[in-house]
Amino acid sequence: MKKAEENPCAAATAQPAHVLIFPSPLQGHVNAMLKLAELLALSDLHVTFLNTEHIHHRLMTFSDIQTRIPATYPKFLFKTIPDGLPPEHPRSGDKFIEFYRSLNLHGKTQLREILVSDEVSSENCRKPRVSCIIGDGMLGSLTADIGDELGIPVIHFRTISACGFWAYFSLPKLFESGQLRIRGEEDMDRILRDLEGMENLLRFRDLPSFFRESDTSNISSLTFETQQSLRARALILNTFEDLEGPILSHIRHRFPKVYTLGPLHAHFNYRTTKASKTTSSQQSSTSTNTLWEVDRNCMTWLDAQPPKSVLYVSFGSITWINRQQLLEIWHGLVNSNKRFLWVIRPDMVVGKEADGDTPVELLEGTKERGFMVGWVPQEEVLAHPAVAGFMTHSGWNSTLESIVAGVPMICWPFFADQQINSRFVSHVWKLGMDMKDVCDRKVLEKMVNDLMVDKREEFTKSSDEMANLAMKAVREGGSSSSNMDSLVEFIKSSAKRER
Ligand SMILES: O=c1ccn([C@@H]2O[C@H](COP(=O)(O)OP(=O)(O)O[C@H]3O[C@H](CO)[C@@H](O)[C@H](O)[C@H]3O)[C@@H](O)[C@H]2O)c(=O)[nH]1
Ligand SMILES: C[C@H]1CC[C@@H]2C(C(=O)O)=CO[C@@H](O)[C@@H]21
Repeated sequence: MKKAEENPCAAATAQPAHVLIFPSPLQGHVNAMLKLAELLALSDLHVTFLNTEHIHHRLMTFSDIQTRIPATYPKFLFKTIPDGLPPEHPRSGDKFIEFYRSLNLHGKTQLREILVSDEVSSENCRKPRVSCIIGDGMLGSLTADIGDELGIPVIHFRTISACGFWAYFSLPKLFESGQLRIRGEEDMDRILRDLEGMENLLRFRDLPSFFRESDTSNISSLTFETQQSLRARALILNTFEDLEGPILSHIRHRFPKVYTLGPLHAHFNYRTTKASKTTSSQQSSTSTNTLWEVDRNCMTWLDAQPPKSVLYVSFGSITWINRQQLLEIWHGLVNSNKRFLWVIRPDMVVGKEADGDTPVELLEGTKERGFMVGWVPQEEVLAHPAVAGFMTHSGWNSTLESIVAGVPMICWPFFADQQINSRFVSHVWKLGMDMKDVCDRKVLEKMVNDLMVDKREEFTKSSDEMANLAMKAVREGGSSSSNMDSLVEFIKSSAKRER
């Protein structure tokens, strides 16, 4: 590494701030981190967004960023690295551990080369070298190691909830001390008494699903990476103080600098709408960072439905279900006699009977009241006046989007942090109901009617209150808005420090 006196740029002028942002190659991570990247670019920072080649290709194919980003942010650069997997690898979410391992095997060398080559190019003073890295907390050790080696400040952005993060951080100690051991089904409803910050709230079944697995490789990797965030200069979480304040105070005892910036999609929409009013630039406030082709016919169908008459059903970008589960959910939706809009991703239904004969009553009920689709503009759907409820897998981005839209939820968590998110939605924030570990048409039929009829008023009240608190956080003077300004100042100050 050249010393400052040998590098004409360092000697000649103070380096402008340049942040490199590196998400895990998953829709839920790329979504949130690209929103952050654009918010930082809006603050006139140089931004490099580092994706895997596979994800970058899908993003360029199915989203509007190819035209929108260069036109809006002249200092924004996309860079890619291979994920190290064979071309034919499905790269589906269920195989996340394979690309997690591959990136940890190959990513460090590739990231180092990018950062060092930046150093070379910055000698020509063409663009500033990277002065700060914001890395996905799920790949925490990778960026922490590189930052230590090259003397670049690293911030971790963990794209899950604060309650999910705190569970991954604090639970291993309870397992190691023997206080926690899931011996069988009888343990699943045992309440955890003394989990700091979540006392007497969680049952075993509410813990992140990887704690249930006999093969501990997943949970070991994720708890290891969570610990690695202690090495970062700061931690970014996509949440807000009025939603997860109590848990955040526990996190801050161990992580002194936590930037809560969420809900990031609402923060992005608010600041870009404000910016477009002060400049001539046309900025789409619901820009799509999607990895699938969006079918907008659902919006035409929604326009034809009465207000607050539709249950929106979507299980995110990774969940997979078998045909039996598909039919059971389908019966529950049809038997509820409510209208429903259901996202069934092309790769969602798995198993040998993925395709089979569909009972005629389902076809008739769907023809009369339902609309099935491969992928939708979810933020727009949740904001549509016809939508009254959201059956979700409790992915964190979907949960935040439902909160901002003021739409109450039926939670049917699949894996990872979704289990704890659904417990907080139902038992702490009172924003919906938890259908965890149940796939039964009668249970679902009743929950749909509770959400949209019998308990509609109580859920509408709590959802509207939380939606207002979410927007208060991202407006000027709000906690997330102030934290974003502080983060920009930290990144700018990192450019002045010599490496
Ligand atoms: O038809 C659709 C369905 C979803 N989405 C969007 O896709 C994203 C999905 O993100 P999320 O709800 O967080 O679910 P996952 O894709 O499953 O996200 C993964 O990453 C999240 C953040 O780390 C975790 O909370 C989840 O458990 C994990 O599965 C959201 O922004 C949705 O708006 C669409 O745009 N159209
Ligand atoms: C595929 C999931 C395993 C856990 C990962 C995660 C995390 O940050 O721990 C969040 O959700 C998922 O995208 C990842």
